[in-house]
Amino acid sequence: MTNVNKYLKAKEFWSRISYIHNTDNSLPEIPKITLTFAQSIDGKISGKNSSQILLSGQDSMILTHHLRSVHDGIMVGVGTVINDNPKLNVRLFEPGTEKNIQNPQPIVLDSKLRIPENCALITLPKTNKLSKYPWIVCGHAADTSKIKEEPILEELGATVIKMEKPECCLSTGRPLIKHVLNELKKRGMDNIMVEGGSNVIQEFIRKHIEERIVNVLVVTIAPVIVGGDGLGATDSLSLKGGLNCLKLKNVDYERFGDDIVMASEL
Ligand SMILES: NC(=O)C1=CN([C@@H]2O[C@H](COP(=O)(O)OP(=O)(O)OC[C@H]3O[C@@H](n4cnc5c(N)ncnc54)[C@H](OP(=O)(O)O)[C@@H]3O)[C@@H](O)[C@H]2O)C=CC1
Ligand SMILES: Nc1nc(O)c(N)c(N[C@@H]2O[C@H](COP(=O)(O)O)[C@@H](O)[C@H]2O)n1
Repeated sequence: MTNVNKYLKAKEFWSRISYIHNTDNSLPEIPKITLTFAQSIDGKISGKNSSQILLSGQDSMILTHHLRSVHDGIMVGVGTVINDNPKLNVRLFEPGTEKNIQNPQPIVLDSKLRIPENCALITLPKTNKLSKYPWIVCGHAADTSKIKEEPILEELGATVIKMEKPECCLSTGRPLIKHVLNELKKRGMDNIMVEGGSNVIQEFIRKHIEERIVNVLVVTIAPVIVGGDGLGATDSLSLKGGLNCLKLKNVDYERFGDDIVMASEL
C-alpha cells in the first residue's frame, strides 16, 4: 500500500468510527473523550521497568497521528512525560497537507508539578512554531510558588492550571477527572484524545463506569509478546459495583499493516 493510501485509510477509519465518538454522553459540560493506546497481544503498553516500546507499526502510527490532528487536546499523565519524554504533536501527515495540520493542545495531569522543565513538551514549541506549549493541570497543594519565585514553568511558556481543593481527591491531592474536564471545556476543548499511560487509562475507565465520560475507545493491538515484566494498561484496575468484566459495545476492527485496531464504545 502506498503512503498516500495509508493516510486515506486512517481518515476513512476515523470517519467510520466517529459515529461512536459522537454518541451522546449526556455530559455537555465536558469534552468528548477518545481513550486510546497501543498494546501487545498480551496486553502490555510498555516493557520491563516501564521502558517505552514501539508497538505500533507505521500504518497504525499514521492513524494515531491522524487522531491527534482531529482532536482539540491530547492528554497524558506526568508518568508518561517523565518516562517517555513524548512530543505529542502531529508528524505523520499526507505530504502537501502540512498547512492544514493543527497540533492538539498538550495537557498533562501533574498534581505535584513533577514535569521536567527540559522535557520536549516544554522545549519543542520554542523551535517548532506549530507545536503548542503544554497546559499542566496540578492539585491545590502543588508548590506553584516556585513558578513565581524561580520563574520556571510559566516563564518557559507552559500554562499551569491549578485546581481548587474541592476539585482534588482528598487522599491523593490529584485533580478529579470530572472537574479537570469541566475546566478544559471552559477553556475551549470540545474533544480530547487521552493517550495514557497506565494510571490515567485506569482512572478514565473507573470514572467512566460511574459517569460514562469516555465516548470512544481506540486500541492498537500489535503482534508482539512483551511478557510478565511489562506494564499492562489495566494492571491495577479492579472493577467495582459487581462487575466482573467490562463488555465493550459497538465494536469495530480494522487491520493496519500487521496491527489490528479496535474501536468501540466503552
Ligand atoms: N503504549 C501506549 O500507547 C502508551 C504507553 N505508555 C506507557 O505508560 C507508562 C506510564 O504510565 P504511568 O506510569 O501509569 O503514568 P501516567 O502517564 O498514567 O501518569 C500517572 C501520573 O499522573 C498523575 N496524575 C495526576 N492526576 C491524576 C489522576 N486524576 N489520575 C491518575 N493520575 C494522575 C499522577 O502523578 P502525581 O500523583 O504526581 O500527580 C500519576 O502518577 C510508560 O511506560 C509509557 O511508556 C504511555 C502512554 C501510551
Ligand atoms: N500509538 C502508539 N504506539 C506506540 O507503539 C507507542 N509506544 C505509543 N506511545 C505513546 O506515544 C507517545 C510518544 O509520542 P511522540 O512520538 O513522542 O509524539 C508516548 O509517550 C505514548 O503516549 N503510542
